[in-house]
Amino acid sequence: MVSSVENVAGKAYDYVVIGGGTAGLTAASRLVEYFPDRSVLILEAGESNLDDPKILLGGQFGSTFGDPKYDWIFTTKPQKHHYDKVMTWNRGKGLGGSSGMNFYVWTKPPKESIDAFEELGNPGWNWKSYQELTMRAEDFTEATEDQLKELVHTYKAEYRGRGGPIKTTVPATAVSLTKGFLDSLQNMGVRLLDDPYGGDITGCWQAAVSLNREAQWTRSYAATAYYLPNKDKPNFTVLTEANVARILLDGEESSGGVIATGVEFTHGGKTYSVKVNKEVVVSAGTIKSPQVLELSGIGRRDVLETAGIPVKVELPGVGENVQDHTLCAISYELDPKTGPKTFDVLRNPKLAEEQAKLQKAGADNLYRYGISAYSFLPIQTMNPNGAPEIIEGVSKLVEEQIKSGKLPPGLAEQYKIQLRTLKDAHVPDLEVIDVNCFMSHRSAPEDGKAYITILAVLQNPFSRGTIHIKSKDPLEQPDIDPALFENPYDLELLKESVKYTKRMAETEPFKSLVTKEVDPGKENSTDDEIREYLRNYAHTCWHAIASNSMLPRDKNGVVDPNLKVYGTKNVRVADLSVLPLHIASHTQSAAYYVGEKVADILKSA
Ligand SMILES: Cc1cc2nc3c(=O)[nH]c(=O)nc-3n(C[C@H](O)[C@H](O)[C@H](O)COP(=O)(O)OP(=O)(O)OC[C@H]3O[C@@H](n4cnc5c(N)ncnc54)[C@H](O)[C@@H]3O)c2cc1C
Repeated sequence: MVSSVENVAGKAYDYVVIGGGTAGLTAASRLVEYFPDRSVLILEAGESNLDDPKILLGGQFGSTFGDPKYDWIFTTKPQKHHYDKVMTWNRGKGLGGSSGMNFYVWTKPPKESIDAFEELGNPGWNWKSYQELTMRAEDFTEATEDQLKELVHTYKAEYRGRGGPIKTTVPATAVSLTKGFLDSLQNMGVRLLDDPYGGDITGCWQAAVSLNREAQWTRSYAATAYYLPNKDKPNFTVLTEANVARILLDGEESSGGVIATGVEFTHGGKTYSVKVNKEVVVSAGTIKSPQVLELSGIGRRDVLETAGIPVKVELPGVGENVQDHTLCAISYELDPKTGPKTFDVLRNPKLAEEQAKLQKAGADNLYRYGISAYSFLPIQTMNPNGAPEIIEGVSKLVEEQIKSGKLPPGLAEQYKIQLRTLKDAHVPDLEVIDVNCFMSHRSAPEDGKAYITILAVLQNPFSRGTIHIKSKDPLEQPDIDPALFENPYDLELLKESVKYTKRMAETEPFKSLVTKEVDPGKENSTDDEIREYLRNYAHTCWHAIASNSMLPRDKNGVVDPNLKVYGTKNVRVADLSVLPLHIASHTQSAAYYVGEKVADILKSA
């Protein structure tokens, strides 16, 4: 249960998990279950935020953004290819981490994305294990009879988990819009998949969401699914508002690895520590996990020395290789005659109150709706004529970079896989999502109007960013440099998905649903105009990974395939920072995968 600092400070725990977010709560809860005789402590920087309607009720996308109770509100360094603008990177703070603020979309990547981890030197990290562990995490409930009358939803039982902690289901949607989007894609020749959870996602399809139908369709996330059922177990302790400053390390790397003896944290302005008997698991997320390692003396020598931190383990890969999904929102005003209610209604406090009353009464309402229609496509489908030139351009640039020998260690191997993916006309490079409300980043929505936004998202970026500490102060946010569009082909590829979306919007039945393209607008339709629009308004999709990549040490790896930090005896990292190469998917299922996986690794250690 959530404890007090007086009960925790100075004590010893078998496992100390840093960060009670998506992967951290998953790992800790499984350890509690697997080892009833061993004590597990979570130190979470945020509040517990349990039973909070801002988290539990769906449909309120972005409502916790900018509020420090829920959001770290990270900002990036000014981005050269974004007119020196800084970007805001929202991230969940509090129990559940980003699973408590995300858009509860439940998707899985194509098989190829995950098998690439194994190919990069990580035995056992493959599609088979992803499928096994994410199905272990999941408890899927089918669409209701009423839903099926309005919109046929197909699925294959063998791809859906049953009995796991995370409840997933088919969300209610504005049917005419969801159907309009999927039908227009099919009219453009895109195949409709029966089920996108078996490792093949190329085509268009309906996805599930992580809502709990049995609990009034409220959010099912790491806190409700993993923490609450285990909270009263005697071997489980959680301390919130505990910002970890560093891992206390003893010994030398040369004598078989440094050893974690404790963890130091701040709480209420004071500094405390706990002792660790067995292992420390760092699960503070892609942005904060490299910070915790660097503050502990693990990382790039120049970064540590500049901050005045003695080097315990020199690991040049910490905070490097950062990859994010970048999106462009294409928004349309809806014809009032088409009439479906969109999430825009929730912007109006009076109408939102009406929806809240329906929710309390257990009736159909927008707080139980979700985003459910997607398409993941290769560049060859999005632009059959232009694809060869783009592929040739990227190949030439990347092959020159490889030949120059100037790439950081390990990147050439990643690029070779990325080029293979790009050349493969079956594996997706880009995603388009139907979101039934206003969500673009140039204009503001008008009161009383309804919108549909298509998010076009780049899946396999070539640019690589960095995340490093600015100082030894654990409360100072690290420097985040996503290196947006540093590789110009990231912009080219994203541009193609914007053009494709615009063409889709000119195809029936979508065409008859909308009255006006708001953003980027018809005035931004040529290649140059779209490029310029992207340089101004491209946005993060909140999916950054790889700042502590799981790769061989000489390839800038930070953790080995057992998630152990090189040069240490008992420090592991388990969150999205370990994924070495980006996946074509939203990322929460990957975070549950990593959390389940580290618990399995420790079980068999
Ligand atoms: C706005 C948004 C929308 C998203 N939408 C979707 C979606 O719809 N579907 C999907 O699949 N994915 C989505 N994602 C992505 C997905 O939710 C995340 O990738 C995933 O939850 C990350 O899990 P994690 O365990 O790596 O990190 P997190 O869940 O972020 O956990 C990190 C935890 O560590 C804590 N912490 C950090 N530093 C410290 C410290 N020094 N001491 C103690 N604790 C610390 C944090 O407070 C947090 O609780 C979204 C993400 C965001 C931000």
